[in-house]
Amino acid sequence: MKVTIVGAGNVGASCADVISYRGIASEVVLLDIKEGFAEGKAMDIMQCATTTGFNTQVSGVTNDYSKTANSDVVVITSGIPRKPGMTREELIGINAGIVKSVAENILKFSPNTIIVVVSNPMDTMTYLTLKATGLPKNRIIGMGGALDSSRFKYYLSKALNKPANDVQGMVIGGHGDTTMIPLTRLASYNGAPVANYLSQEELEKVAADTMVGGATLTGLLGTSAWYAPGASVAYLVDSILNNQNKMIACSVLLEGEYGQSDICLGVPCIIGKNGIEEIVDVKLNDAEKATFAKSADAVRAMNGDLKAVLA
Ligand SMILES: NC(=O)C1=CN([C@@H]2O[C@H](COP(=O)(O)OP(=O)(O)OC[C@H]3O[C@@H](n4cnc5c(N)ncnc54)[C@H](O)[C@@H]3O)[C@@H](O)[C@H]2O)C=CC1
Ligand SMILES: O=C([O-])CC(=O)C(=O)O
Repeated sequence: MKVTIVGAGNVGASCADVISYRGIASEVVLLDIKEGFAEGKAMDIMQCATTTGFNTQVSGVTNDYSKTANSDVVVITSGIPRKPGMTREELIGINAGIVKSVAENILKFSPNTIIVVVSNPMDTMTYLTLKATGLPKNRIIGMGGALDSSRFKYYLSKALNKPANDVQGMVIGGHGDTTMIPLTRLASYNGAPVANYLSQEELEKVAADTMVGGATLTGLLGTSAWYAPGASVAYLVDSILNNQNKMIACSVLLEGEYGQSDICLGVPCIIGKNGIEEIVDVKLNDAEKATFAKSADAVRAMNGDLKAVLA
């Protein structure tokens, strides 16, 4: 199976590293516009093959889309990341043009591929990719919920003082500092509601920390995070290529689900060989439904800024 990653920067290269290390695909192509950059990242990763023991073939190219031909999955990680103090939404001006041209180039050589959109603002970039390519909704998947959910479980595990892998939880809604919806009511410690162990105040702090998880890391690192984002993309790609049918929160075109239409927003999805196999209804309560509607309003307003690039 072949995966192309467009944008060999922090997130793209980290994703290639996890995909090869875990043997998720037989071939990974990294593509970047910076001369020699993707080639260098690919060579560095390939020099781990004998010490970490993988057989994936990783190669790098400078803007040569012919080398990406017949990819089963293409990941878009090209574009600028935010700096401390910025929101993801502020990246739209530069990233919209990049994402649109990348999506068009990809399809020239991989007309049947599934596209995973990572560049920010991710929900709006997913919507843009869908509109610009006209692909069916199952083949355009926005990655954000997998990462936000892993951060949610991290903060829950710290509050519970229990291992993260014993914690279940999901974040839906927009992939933004104010639009994310950590579903604390449905989170559990090995099946028991986390509210059995954490106070309302503690749960609210976990949710608040999760929502600004990306901003916290951006403040610490000077640019946005890459290890967990790269691993989250690899987790999603694994479920597609190996038809695992995992339930993962992803940004997908909604057509009435969760009371929304004509918008890409994070909801629980079954992810398999066709991409989005199914959207799962987790039965939100009235308060969660109202929060989801507010999140949708904010993302829809941002999508309005795509008029020029989609014209
Ligand atoms: N959805 C999510 O959960 C996450 C999204 N992101 C987003 O992913 C994007 C990438 O982040 P980083 O890897 O940290 O940035 P980075 O700056 O390390 O890498 C971006 C790469 O894209 C390349 N690039 C720019 N224009 C291109 C084009 N037209 N064609 C091919 N390559 C091009 C650049 O040369 C650079 O190497 C950002 O927009 C960031 O906000 C980052 C983390 C998580
Ligand atoms: O915070 C950012 O800008 C990058 C991102 O989406 C994340 O790490 O969640």
